[in-house]
Amino acid sequence: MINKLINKIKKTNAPIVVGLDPMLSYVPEHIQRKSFQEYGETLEGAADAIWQFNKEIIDKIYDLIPAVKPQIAMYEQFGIEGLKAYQKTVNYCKEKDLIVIGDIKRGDIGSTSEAYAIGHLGKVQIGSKKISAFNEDFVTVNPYLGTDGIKPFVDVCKEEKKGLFILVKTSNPSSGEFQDRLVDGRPLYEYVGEKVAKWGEGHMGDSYSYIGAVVGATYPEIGKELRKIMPKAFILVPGYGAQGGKGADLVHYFDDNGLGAIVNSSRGIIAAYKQETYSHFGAENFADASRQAVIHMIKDISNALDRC
Ligand SMILES: O=C(O)c1cc(=O)[nH]c(=O)n1[C@@H]1O[C@H](COP(=O)(O)O)[C@@H](O)[C@H]1O
Repeated sequence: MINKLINKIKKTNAPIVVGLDPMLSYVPEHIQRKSFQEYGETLEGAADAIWQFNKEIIDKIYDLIPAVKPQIAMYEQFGIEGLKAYQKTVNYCKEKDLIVIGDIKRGDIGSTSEAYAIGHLGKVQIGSKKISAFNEDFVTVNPYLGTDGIKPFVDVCKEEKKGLFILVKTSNPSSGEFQDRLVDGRPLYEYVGEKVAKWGEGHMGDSYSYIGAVVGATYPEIGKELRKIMPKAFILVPGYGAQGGKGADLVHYFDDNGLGAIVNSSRGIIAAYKQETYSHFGAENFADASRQAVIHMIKDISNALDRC
């Protein structure tokens, strides 16, 4: 899957991933109204509204991008109905030949991680059959529990030819509380980065490992260091747009060929019509605003990469 991701990035010339994080407040009135008419103001109504919203955006942007990253929390808030909308979104994106990065941020003791890995990336044994459940291509994983919490994910990835993005340095304001703590004089994220590089050895695609890392766009100097520490880890870079990251900050996350990283924007794309720059599209044409925001993001990152 890592080779497919890289090939799709080359083909689209777009090292970007669109985050499908649909808060109900981003869904235009006319879509909410229609879903509520059909299902009432219920969890089912909300789940239908976010699904219709996603579908229209995907239809408008799928030809421009290699990948999407649905954030499962945005669906889970609507319970089982929300999870059904998550599943529909994953399936629909795969039909459109998009790579799906399930942003699930799991990680537990070994036996529990194994169940997460099977449910999201692998196949669950049911009697004589093996059946895929969520079936994303990549998932995000939290490494706090150490090697035995990660290994089941790596094993399933190997078997299924899928991949991981392991949190190394996150984009949020408090990420330094633990991640920047000095351990024997070096920040903790460096140890995690070294470990990700080690976990990725022996799990190589053609040029990058399918055991990748998450490094936030909001700490570019740290991104530069971590690129050196994990030369073969593909890096997922969230924090662009709504959290302040810009193309010019991100060049050092990439290798000399402009590969090795993929930058995520969620609110900046899916709620583009609410921003001043794209407000002329109006709520009815929200997906056109998203398409324009994608084009703008691709240009911003390409220009930054061309300059160096
Ligand atoms: O793993 C992630 O994707 C992630 C890691 C991180 O360090 N920071 C971060 O923002 N994310 C996710 O990336 C998305 C960012 O959303 P926007 O800020 O709207 O672009 C959310 O789904 C976050 O959960």
